[in-house]
Amino acid sequence: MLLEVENIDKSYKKSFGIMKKEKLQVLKDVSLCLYEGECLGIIGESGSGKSTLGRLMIGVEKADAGSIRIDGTEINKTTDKSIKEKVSVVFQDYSSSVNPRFKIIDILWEPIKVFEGLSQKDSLNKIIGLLEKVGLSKEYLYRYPHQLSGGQLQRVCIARAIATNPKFILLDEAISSLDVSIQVQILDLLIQLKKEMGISYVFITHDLAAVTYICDRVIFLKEGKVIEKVDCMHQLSNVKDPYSKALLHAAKAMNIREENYVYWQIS
Ligand SMILES: Nc1ncnc2c1ncn2[C@@H]1O[C@H](COP(=O)(O)OP(=O)(O)OP(=O)(O)O)[C@@H](O)[C@H]1O
Repeated sequence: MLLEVENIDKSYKKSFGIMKKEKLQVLKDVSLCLYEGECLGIIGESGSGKSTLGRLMIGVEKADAGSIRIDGTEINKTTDKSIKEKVSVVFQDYSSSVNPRFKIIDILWEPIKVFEGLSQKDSLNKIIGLLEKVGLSKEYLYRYPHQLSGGQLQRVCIARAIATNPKFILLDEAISSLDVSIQVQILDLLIQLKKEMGISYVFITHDLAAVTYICDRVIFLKEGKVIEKVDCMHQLSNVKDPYSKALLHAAKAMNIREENYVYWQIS
């Protein structure tokens, strides 16, 4: 198993006035796993704890209780940096994810520094190869982020995420800021990369239609708790929890309005 999250609790300090301090429990006894080569969806409404869970999974924050293992190694108890190199992340806000003063070549140069001993020529070829993998030509190399469209810039962020050959990528609302037609293109790119490179994804979203397009399994999160797990997307219409049902109905309603969501697979 690639990623194992077991019985995670997480709370933040919540301040009231000057004296009184309380804790806001954001995640409660959350367990899940991610297998090699799969895409696991995590869906829930705003504030349900999705991004917090994502940050714990990639080791940028620590849980209060429970364990998170990548390839069997507990991420917060190891000093082995190579564990964290197995993980990459793509966020919703592509424009603040990159340094606006860096050209695309510099943005992609950063992550490949982990490959020691690469000549300048090999590095350049690697960067061009990364751009091609995400459907961009080398003409973008010397452009600045503001000279790219949102979809193109998100492609650069994906190129940066795959640069170190990670085992899994956390996609935190990675398509949410894009137009629906561009969302489909980015989802297609992610599906293609998953096949070609054998990468796994954790796909955090509030968009059930996107989940049906890309995910192999999905977990429903509500108020910091896992309330439902769907192990086969064909079973999605059989969800039991009222909250999962409500999300399903909302997504179906959106599907009727959005002709671009032709990939909708729920009966
Ligand atoms: N660093 C923090 N300090 C205090 N509270 C936090 C912190 N990070 C998140 N929270 C709180 O934890 C709760 C869950 O937030 P989180 O961002 O994980 O939810 P989410 O499901 O990803 O929401 P969204 O879809 O709106 O991004 C929210 O109430 C939020 O205000």
